[in-house]
Amino acid sequence: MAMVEPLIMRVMALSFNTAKRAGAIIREVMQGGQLNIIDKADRSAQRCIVASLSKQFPKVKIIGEEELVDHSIKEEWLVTEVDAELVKLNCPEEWSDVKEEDMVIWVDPLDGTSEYTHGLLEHVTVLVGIAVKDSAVGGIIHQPFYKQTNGEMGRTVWGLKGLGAGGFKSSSPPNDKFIVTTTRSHSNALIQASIDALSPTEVVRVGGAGFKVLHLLEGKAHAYVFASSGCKKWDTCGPEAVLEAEGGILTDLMGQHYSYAKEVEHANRRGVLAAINKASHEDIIKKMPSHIFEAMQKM
Ligand SMILES: Nc1ncnc2c1ncn2[C@@H]1O[C@H](COP(=O)(O)O)[C@@H](O)[C@H]1OP(=O)(O)O
Ligand SMILES: [Mg+2]
Ligand SMILES: [Mg+2]
Ligand SMILES: [Mg+2]
Repeated sequence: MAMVEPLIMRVMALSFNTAKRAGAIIREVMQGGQLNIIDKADRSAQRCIVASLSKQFPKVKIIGEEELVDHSIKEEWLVTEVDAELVKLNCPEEWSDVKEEDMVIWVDPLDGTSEYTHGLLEHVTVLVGIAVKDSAVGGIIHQPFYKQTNGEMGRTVWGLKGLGAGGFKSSSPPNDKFIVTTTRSHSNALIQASIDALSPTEVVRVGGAGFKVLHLLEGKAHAYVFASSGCKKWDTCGPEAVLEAEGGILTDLMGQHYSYAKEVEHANRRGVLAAINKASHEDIIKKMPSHIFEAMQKM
């Protein structure tokens, strides 16, 4: 009998290929230059991901950002092949018996919408987050408009807690600086006050939760700070898992992990705080003025 890989590895490896396919759809829509380009791009991308994953894993709860009236998709959008390398990697013992009923998949078919409409295409990512019970465990961050050195478009970053991450070159940010990345399009006075309190040497304003976490993974920033409530579970589940598989940490502004269980509310009401390691994360929480926490708690 052929060996069947652990469920979580098959889910990771199919998510990897569906995120890539969704990225190709987003590029096609952009090239087509149709009206309602955003609706079309994110709905089509979500259809591709949800239909492909639910066909192979019917009992997994999948929660996507976009509300779809129907789930019909073109046959060519159905992804059936798993990534052959990823599926073969050693599954951490902890996840070897995870069942479909224990999983929740959070899908953001197009993160960085505002940047997509402004032509800042590098900021756009496709996010798939795999939660086991209530915690973010696996993630895919696909960047459809990333230009590879060989001219190929797109790259797919993955991470699984206990195993590690891949698809990018891991790097640490400079020791003599403190670079904070934050929102480009949703800023307000509270967000600005929270950043000022940290006295960063540089602030990098870019779009999307996926792209900001890529900044941490690639050593372009030390921390991601968002003292506001606009982010949702599908924005952070995948990025949190990838970052934490690499030794980083992503929580709310108070340092608590969000729950990704199927029944939780979608909003990340208490903001987002991510850092490249635990020490830096704790240090930021210590520096954050109490009035920021108080304002966040009222959100
Ligand atoms: N106020 C908001 N309203 C809607 N979406 C938000 C808001 N704030 C953040 N988001 C979502 O979180 C992502 C990260 O936020 P930001 O880019 O501002 O740092 C955004 O790209 C957006 O996801 P999406 O583009 O998928 O709708
Ligand atoms: Mg998003
Ligand atoms: Mg989105
Ligand atoms: Mg949106």
